[in-house]
Amino acid sequence: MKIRAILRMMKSYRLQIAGIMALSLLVSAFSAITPFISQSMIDKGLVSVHIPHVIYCVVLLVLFFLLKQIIEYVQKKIEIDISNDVAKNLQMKSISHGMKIKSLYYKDQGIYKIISDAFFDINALLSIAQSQFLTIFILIFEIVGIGVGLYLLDWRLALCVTALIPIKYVLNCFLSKRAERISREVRDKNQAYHRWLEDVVQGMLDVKLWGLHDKKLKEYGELVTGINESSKRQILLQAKNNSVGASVEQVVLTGLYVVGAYLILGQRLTLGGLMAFLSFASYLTLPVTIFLQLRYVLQQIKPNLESLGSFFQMEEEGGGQLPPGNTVERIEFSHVGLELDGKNILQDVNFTLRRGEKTAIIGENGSGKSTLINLLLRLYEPTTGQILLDRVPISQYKIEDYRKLFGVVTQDIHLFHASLRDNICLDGAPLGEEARIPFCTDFINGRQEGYETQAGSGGAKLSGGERQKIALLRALHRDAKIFVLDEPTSNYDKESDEDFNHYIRQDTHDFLLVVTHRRDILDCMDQMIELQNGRIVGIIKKEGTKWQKTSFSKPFAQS
Ligand SMILES: Nc1ncnc2c1ncn2[C@@H]1O[C@H](COP(=O)(O)OP(=O)(O)OP(=O)(O)O)[C@@H](O)[C@H]1O
Repeated sequence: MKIRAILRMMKSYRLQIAGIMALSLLVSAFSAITPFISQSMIDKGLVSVHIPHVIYCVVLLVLFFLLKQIIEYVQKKIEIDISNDVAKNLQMKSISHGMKIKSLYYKDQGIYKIISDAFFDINALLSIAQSQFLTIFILIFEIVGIGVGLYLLDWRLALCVTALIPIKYVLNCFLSKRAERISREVRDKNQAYHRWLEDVVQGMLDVKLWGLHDKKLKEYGELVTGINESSKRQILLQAKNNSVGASVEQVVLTGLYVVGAYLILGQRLTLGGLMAFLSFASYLTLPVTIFLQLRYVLQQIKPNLESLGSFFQMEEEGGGQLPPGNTVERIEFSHVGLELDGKNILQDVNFTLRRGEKTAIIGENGSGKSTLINLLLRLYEPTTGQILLDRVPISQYKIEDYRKLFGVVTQDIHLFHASLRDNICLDGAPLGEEARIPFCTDFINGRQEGYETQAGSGGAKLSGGERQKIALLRALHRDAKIFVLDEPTSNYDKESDEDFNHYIRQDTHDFLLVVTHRRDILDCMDQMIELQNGRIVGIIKKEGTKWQKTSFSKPFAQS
């Protein structure tokens, strides 16, 4: 993400920004004449003891001041609205992108960490930018107004103040480099913290079971201390930047008394002129201070912009635009291979499924069964070969519509923190035929709150088997063409298992794909695809009641 991208985002607020500018112009006009009123009050009022003139000037100054306050209040209000909107847009964009990026990124870093990092960067960006960017827009006009006034009042004094610019610039160059380095450190430490938090929150049960409380607490303490130390250095550097800048400025501004005294002696300046100049002189250095501050800020947010940029560069899923047809006749894996982390997970996988077929995918642990399903669901993309649905590569279908073809029970089931009903009817439609499957619904009807029972965080209030039953109901609730079940009954009791097998025998989905280690389910299938080390070692079809191996070399024991 570049600073230009943020400015582009501001484009939609051009009306409000124009409003801020217009109000600022007014402030600037007031500001330009303020030094002259002060000068007039001192020279014509105070020095000549002309009270009515003093009162007149005071009334004018108070009036201008009040008007400026009102304008600044309105500006502040617009400013808050804009920055809140920008923050919300950026966060919505991040969440949306986080939900669309390819699942491989999740496997690598963990989605909680990815999103938390993005939010951290946005917050860092906004907390610094919010207080600086719009303020600068607002101040510019006022500063220009006062600057013009001061140059008109006395250009020699104004030139002395201008000498501050190169000094401040050199100082700023030195400090902003360090600011970037420390900001990078703060970002990296926060990312390590998010990774740790995701890991420990997900493994909280193991922390308890393996007595890891003290170890994890120590790790947490070290991480937080690291973050605090870097943040402290960041804040102190900012303070150093401010106070060194202010000190240099103070020395020059105090020196103006000496220059002013010489000018008064030579009758080239009045006392009122000097007093008025001194009371507004700091405004003259303000543009430089602010622009150098902005430079410092940009340097400081560079690491956040960089990592936010990398986040938004993460590839999103999708691509294709074709709508799938109303029926699916054929699914084909053609020389499909997948390499992850330099390892061949699947190699040269070839098979074709036809409408009406019930297929089991079998094989030992780690042989690639779930990966094969993930490829079909487009959670991964093949490194070689392609998967075709009715002879069209699946990547050409619009991903949202393509996924609607599937009813899926995954191996690791996640239920949302909602009622059982809401977890089954994810599309918001009422319960349908699936509510009439006793082996799945009996336990729900047995509960006092029935379908309104809360699932708890991730489904923690349900047993493993109950979670699998809700997941099955959820998959059945969708009017899917392809029914994919990855170890759907691993936690079922014997009776539920038999009921499931009976139910599956009558299943009417166009395609049924079951990943399983259970032999008894195989009886309900038309064919089996056996994987070993990422390769198909057998496709075994049922002929009558016998299994007939149709390809490949490895012998398969008949069930
Ligand atoms: N994101 C990944 N990065 C690297 N390797 C991976 C990734 N996902 C899976 N693997 C590896 O791919 C192999 C196949 O995994 P997969 O989950 O498909 O096996 P499986 O046949 O379903 O096993 P199981 O019967 O234990 O469920 C495993 O060796 C696993 O370590």
